[in-house]
Amino acid sequence: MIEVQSLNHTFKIGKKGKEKKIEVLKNIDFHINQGEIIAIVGKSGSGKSTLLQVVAGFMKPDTGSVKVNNTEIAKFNEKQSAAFRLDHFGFIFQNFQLLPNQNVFENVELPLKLKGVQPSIRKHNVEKILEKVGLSHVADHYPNELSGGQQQRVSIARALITNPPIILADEPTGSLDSQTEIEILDLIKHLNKSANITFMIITHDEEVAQIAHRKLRMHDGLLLGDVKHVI
Ligand SMILES: Nc1ncnc2c1ncn2[C@@H]1O[C@H](COP(=O)(O)OP(=O)(O)OP(=O)(O)O)[C@@H](O)[C@H]1O
Repeated sequence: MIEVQSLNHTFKIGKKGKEKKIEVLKNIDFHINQGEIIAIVGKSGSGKSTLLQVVAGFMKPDTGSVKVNNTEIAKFNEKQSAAFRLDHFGFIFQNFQLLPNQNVFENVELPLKLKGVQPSIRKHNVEKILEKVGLSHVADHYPNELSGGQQQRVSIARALITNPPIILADEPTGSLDSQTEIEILDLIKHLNKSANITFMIITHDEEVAQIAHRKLRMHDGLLLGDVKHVI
């Protein structure tokens, strides 16, 4: 489903002429099968978020290949990447990234608007997904009126609304207390089992990594180990 080969990325920092190069991704190879939950673990600064940004097409690698369902996406231009993302990826972030001036319904509806889906179909699909994540009763609330767990459920609903086969998650429970973390991880496991959604989860939390079928460890730009793990 996702096949990453020989991926390299370097950031240049500092003034022109005196630039310092930081090699953040060093010859990364890995694959993710359909229906898998993969955790990318590793210390802060090891390159996990950069890897997710490159897989999502937000950032272009210096060299290497990223294939999703056999389509090479690493060399897409911005417009192609954005269109591909809408059809293939949903995103969950640590800080939820909800629009503060839009209510729950409108936040979840947004990706469908971007895809040009008709209003009546949008309404039907948003209502269905809000029911699925247990948020129908707060559809007209604004993000600041919700708990952290509820806000993360809204962002999960927004990630799911376009029916993507893959969800990319960057520290999805990083802002949540331990009880809410368990609820969100249960929801992720349920979505994986019931809808066969593939998850790539970036985390430095071993609890989160426990729900993964495989753990890949990043260390200083290198991807180490491929630890088999059964849920
Ligand atoms: N836009 C950027 N410009 C320059 N350097 C960057 C940029 N983004 C990240 N870096 C550097 O790349 C390295 C890897 O960062 P990255 O955010 O990918 O690590 P991470 O493993 O996700 O860390 P964390 O767990 O803290 O989020 C760090 O040294 C970071 O300072």
